[in-house]
Amino acid sequence: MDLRNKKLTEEEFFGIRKEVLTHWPTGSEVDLQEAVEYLKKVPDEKNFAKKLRKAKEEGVTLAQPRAGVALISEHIKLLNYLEDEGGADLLPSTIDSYTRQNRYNECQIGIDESLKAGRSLLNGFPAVNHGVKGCREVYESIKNPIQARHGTPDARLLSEIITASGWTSNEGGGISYNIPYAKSVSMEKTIRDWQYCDRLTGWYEEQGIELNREPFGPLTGTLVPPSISNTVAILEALLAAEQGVKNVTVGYGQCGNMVQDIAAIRALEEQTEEYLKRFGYSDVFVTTVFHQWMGGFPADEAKAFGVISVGAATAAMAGATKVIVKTPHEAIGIPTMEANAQGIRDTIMTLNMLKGQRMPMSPELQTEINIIKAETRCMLESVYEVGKGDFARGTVEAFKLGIVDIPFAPSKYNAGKMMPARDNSGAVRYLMTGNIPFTKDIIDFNKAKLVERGQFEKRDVTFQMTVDDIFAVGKGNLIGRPE
Ligand SMILES: CC[C@H]1O[C@@H](n2cnc3c(N)ncnc32)[C@H](O)[C@@H]1O
Repeated sequence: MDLRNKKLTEEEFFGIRKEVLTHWPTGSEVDLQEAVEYLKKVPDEKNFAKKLRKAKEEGVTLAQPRAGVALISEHIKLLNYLEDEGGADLLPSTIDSYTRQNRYNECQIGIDESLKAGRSLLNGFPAVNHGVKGCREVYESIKNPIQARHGTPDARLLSEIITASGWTSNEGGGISYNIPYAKSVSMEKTIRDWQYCDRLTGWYEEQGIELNREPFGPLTGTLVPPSISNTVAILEALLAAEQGVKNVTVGYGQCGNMVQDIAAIRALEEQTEEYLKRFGYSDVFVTTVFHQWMGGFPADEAKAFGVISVGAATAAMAGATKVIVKTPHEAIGIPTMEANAQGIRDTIMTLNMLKGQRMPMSPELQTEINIIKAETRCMLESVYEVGKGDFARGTVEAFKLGIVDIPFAPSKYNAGKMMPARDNSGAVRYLMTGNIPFTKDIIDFNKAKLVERGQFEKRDVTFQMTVDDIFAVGKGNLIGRPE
């Protein structure tokens, strides 16, 4: 494996780039020098990295929806509605599934069919097919910073096009857009492809353009223990920093126990900064993003607003820099623009009511921060060890060995030996640790918490708890109590 956690030289980067730009005709629209001049004109209030920096300095939590439709004019109408009627502080373009799989031919068919049908027949915005011209039209028609949100193992061409278009943030990473999103794409390939995406960001940074990168926090969004998602986020932050990324937002998906969720955000921010500093990346600006409930949603819209509000409140009390907003149509599918705006207004109302408030430190909160950091440290140190000091090689080895193991992931490269379950307070714990090299006291801590639940429910601690937890939310509960 010649994979290295080493900044790509300009020669390596521009060598790969030639081929990447041929993947679709719109690649020929990308001219880096011209793009630098275009990006230099992006006003501060439309620069994603700068707006996040300002939010962290002011101690406010920004609200960002997901949104994406097939046609440029409809997409602009949607984004304008979400910023004007919804009040969104930051804008997305959620990219469609064909683009995420590099199936640009099918995107083209989807665009043509959408034109005929007069409505979006794609589940997101096909940015590669619309090219720099189309993406710049979107950027020039909105007031807030815009980010590409997707799930693309090979996002090299997509990243080139959206960045040249004034979109000053890109979500994803070689782990977080592989394991939860792909079945058989090798970890080595996606880490290498995301090194390219990060090196592109690093190249723009070297020209004086500030850009934000955001690893995808929630992963499979199903009972993911906080230390698993924090480990992945920190690994991707380290890999990005090596390529020259200077502004990173690490993320986490709400699990449901508020103290654990707040601890996860606090631990994530502190430990990301600790590891970046330790490995020599002291000039990387770190922010956090909290994703509102990523599990199944109630169909009843009033109940859905309850779920959205709890997520917004947790983000506020945690002091997250950004919160990703859900909608009352989550149970149905792609929301209408009105429903999407309602989710944002619900969230902003909640954030405003809690403005300036934070969950105070307590023995319970400190315990959760400590255990998350200890579990995360076990995994990160082990990745470093099996990689012989190289986090890229270590990540590939770690997934092969199950040292890092993401629950319910489709990827055949994920061990799938670890199993989570909720404890009696709904916090996500390790039922089975698989090959994760936890210390005995960590294993004992998790076991004790699950034994507590077993005693309360008068049943053994078994995988049945995991199964019950997965179905619980659909029944309107957090913990899957025995019937
Ligand atoms: C990560 C999965 C999340 O992305 C949301 N999502 C996916 N595509 C779109 C879309 N096109 N518009 C709005 N929300 C979307 C989906 O509802 C889910 O909450």
